[in-house]
Amino acid sequence: MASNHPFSRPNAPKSYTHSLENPPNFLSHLHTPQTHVKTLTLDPKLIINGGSKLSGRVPISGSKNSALSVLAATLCCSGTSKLRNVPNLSDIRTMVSILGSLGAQIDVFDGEMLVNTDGVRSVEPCPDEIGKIRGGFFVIGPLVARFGEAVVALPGGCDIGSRPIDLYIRGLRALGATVELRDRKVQARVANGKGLVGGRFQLDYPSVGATETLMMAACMADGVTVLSNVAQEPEVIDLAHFLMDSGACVEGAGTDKIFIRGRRQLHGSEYAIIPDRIEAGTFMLAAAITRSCISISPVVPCHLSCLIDKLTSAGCRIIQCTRDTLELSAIPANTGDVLCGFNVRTSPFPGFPTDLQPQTMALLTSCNGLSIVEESVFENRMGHVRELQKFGPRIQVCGSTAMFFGRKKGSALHGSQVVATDLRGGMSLVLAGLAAEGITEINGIAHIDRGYENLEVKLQLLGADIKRSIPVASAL
Ligand SMILES: CC(=O)N[C@H]1[C@@H](OP(=O)(O)OP(=O)(O)OC[C@H]2O[C@@H](n3ccc(=O)[nH]c3=O)[C@H](O)[C@@H]2O)O[C@H](CO)[C@@H](O)[C@@H]1O
Ligand SMILES: C=C(OP(=O)(O)O)C(=O)O
Repeated sequence: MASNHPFSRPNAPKSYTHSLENPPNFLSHLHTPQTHVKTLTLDPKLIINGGSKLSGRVPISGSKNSALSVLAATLCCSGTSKLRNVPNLSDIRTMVSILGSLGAQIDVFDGEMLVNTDGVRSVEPCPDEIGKIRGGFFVIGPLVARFGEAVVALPGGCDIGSRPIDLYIRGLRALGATVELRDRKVQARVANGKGLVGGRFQLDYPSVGATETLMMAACMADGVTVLSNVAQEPEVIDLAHFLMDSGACVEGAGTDKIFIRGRRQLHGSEYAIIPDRIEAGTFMLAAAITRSCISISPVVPCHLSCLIDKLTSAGCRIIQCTRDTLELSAIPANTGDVLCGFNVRTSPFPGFPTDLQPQTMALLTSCNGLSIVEESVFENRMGHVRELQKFGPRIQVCGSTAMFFGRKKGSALHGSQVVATDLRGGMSLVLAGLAAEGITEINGIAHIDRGYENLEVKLQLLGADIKRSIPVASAL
């Protein structure tokens, strides 16, 4: 893993072509305060009155990370791509805005997103939008493959490490592009005037984003590309399925080596995004920390094997597991309220997902015995611990390792005022708040909105006492 690389960064039908003046914000009314006076909206908060048991079934949205890469991949396709199960999240709206800034036409109708990139002429997506999320940078692959040129600003995303882009750069060079960094923008060009050519590239680390970006580029390169030591995440497989449905020839997705035979252009197709395994896992952890029983659907159970193993080792029970449903009970079978601590080391799929690490930490604050969590994917993904400590548990951090000393008899988490500093870290505070005694107030929830669709509505459905408070001050 390179860290000091020069590329490191310190239901009404709607139809519109997105532009920066007309930013997409489908279903934005969900979060808009209804008021008739001129007002100034302050930052919203989540207010949780903890201690409620959860029960019932929660619907799981489409995967944020899959949807981001599939949206980028529509740049490889002529005609219209019809996407189902795209979650309504701020990250997705940013991605739609990025495609819109290139000239794509995006329509949202009845839960489906229709994307047509035939009118794309620009090779430089809006830098401000690219700087908001990680997935926006993935467009560099299809853009340089299709137009022979791309100018893409350095990406944003959660602040959880240096998150370099050296693998993207070296991979694109292996396919024949000249790539350099100028004015904090990555400029990729194909000098031969013909386009990218298939090649071989071995990733130093199985980066999800680099794997996906290079897959898209290789699909439109001339000849065969072999990518090795690639990421094996379900989202990589989902992208491969979309690309194949659109006419690409991809083999090996889900293993450590992917073979791609390039084509000049792919065609539009109809595709449903997989359920979000991180959202699903988060709800399982919510059931566990509140010692409740809930059912989640749709879900692909094998995407969550690692978490299921840990939760069952802690004392939770899987009551039902079908092709698309999981029911988890953390209701104590005997007397007492005992879940046992466990150790976690995050790693690339099929290992324990780093995107569930902070939420798992929240659960461990309520378990008995010593637990150790080691973060091995991102070097700075412990920022939430300081906020979690405000709920009262004993947690000690040393580098990328955190130790939980177990819950003392009779001690419980107590509600607190906390601030979310990144997406999953923010969600760990929601879980702690659900289990804590008293009121928890969470600020900085824009981070959480990046990845959880209708969060408080879904939790309310399960019986949680949670609300979004949108302070409104009169600007008169
Ligand atoms: C939008 C999206 O899909 N985000 C996911 C994606 O992020 P993302 O694709 O950014 O994560 P990567 O798999 O690339 O990162 C994993 C590790 O590889 C390193 N690295 C990455 C690229 C590179 O060129 N050089 C390099 O050294 C990173 O610093 C990190 O330490 O996968 C992560 C790991 O599962 C998830 O946490 C993110 O939710
Ligand atoms: C780290 C995450 O997202 P991103 O890569 O978009 O920052 C995440 O989803 O937890």
